[in-house]
Amino acid sequence: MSYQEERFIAELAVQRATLFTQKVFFEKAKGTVSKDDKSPVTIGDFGAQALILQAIRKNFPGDEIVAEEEASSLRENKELSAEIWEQVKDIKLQDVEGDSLLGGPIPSEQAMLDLIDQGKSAGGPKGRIWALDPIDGTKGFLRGGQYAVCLALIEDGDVKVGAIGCPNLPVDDSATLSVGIGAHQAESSGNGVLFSTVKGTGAFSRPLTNGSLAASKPISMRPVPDITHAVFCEGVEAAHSSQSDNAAVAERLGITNPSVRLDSQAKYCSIARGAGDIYLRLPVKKNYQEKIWDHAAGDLLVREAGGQVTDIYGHRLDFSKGRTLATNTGVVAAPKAIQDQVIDAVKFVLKL
Ligand SMILES: Nc1ncnc2c1ncn2[C@@H]1O[C@H](COP(=O)(O)OS(=O)(=O)O)[C@@H](OP(=O)(O)O)[C@H]1O
Ligand SMILES: [Mg+2]
Ligand SMILES: [Mg+2]
Ligand SMILES: [Mg+2]
Repeated sequence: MSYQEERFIAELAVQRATLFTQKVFFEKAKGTVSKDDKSPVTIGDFGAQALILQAIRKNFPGDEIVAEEEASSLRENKELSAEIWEQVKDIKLQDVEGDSLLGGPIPSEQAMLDLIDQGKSAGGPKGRIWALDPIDGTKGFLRGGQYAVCLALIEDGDVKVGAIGCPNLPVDDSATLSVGIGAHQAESSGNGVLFSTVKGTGAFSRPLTNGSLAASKPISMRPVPDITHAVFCEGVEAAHSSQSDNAAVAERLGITNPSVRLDSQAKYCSIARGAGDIYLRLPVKKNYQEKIWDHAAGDLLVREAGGQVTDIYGHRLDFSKGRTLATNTGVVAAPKAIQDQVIDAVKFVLKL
């Protein structure tokens, strides 16, 4: 199976959702509410989920969907629901054909809420399951840093297709290294990249547009002849990965370059395009289970760009265990040729 239709719909749906998240970013009120686990969710997350689930339901009605958000809190918070609808109802690609392929526009506020609730699949080892993170790095989104709209198709536990939209990443591959956090990012021109991949065909990027898809180009990880010159990417939030352990691993490898801190799967995208080499996500809490929507698309993108993605023990990420990576701890991604060396350093630092 070539998955070309799945890839095209995923790319187009992610591109349309980024039009929405960018619009919300420039609104003063982003409707931020705190979820049960105290993490934030915004108008941007809910609306992007509705738009993408509409596209999946229209094109692949028999598939299952595992998505991060759900609408129960919105059904009680009528004001927020109305605000989201106000922003969602006019979103369309400047390309009538593309937009109707995605099933747009969403017909009503009720239909929007029902779409948001279509992502409750338990996941698992069998069948076709889409994994959606409508905004990955919501905290980055709120502070004007990096965030990503991430969609992947998993079939029988194996990631087959990935599409990641990064509205605040520079189009220029080499410029990524200089992007940190900062509200100016979202406003600078020359930003907005759509990454995509199908298993066995390589990794690609193209500029995000507001209409049909731009031309794509292949991307790959850069060779690392001397590991001491490698650059590693890590998260911004100290609660999500252990920056002190990450630093100890870098030191063990003789790396002196400062880390590049980015929110979201923009980290996977950056190393896949050769702007950075190693992604370390060393656990802060032993019992935290990573969510499949936080990793599925990035895992395939990096592997198709010439990398390897494992947990801290060197085991491949297992997307067949349900909504979480229940059998994995942490993430280590690097070019294939140096992955073992990085894992050895991780095991040394974490005393595994
Ligand atoms: N304790 C803990 N450990 C690891 N990961 C956690 C934890 N808590 C939350 N999350 C998930 O982190 C997702 C954001 O990851 P990032 O890589 O953007 O984190 S960072 O802000 O850059 O540090 C974030 O995704 P979004 O909610 O989509 O933003 C969460 O799913
Ligand atoms: Mg979240
Ligand atoms: Mg996420
Ligand atoms: Mg999210």
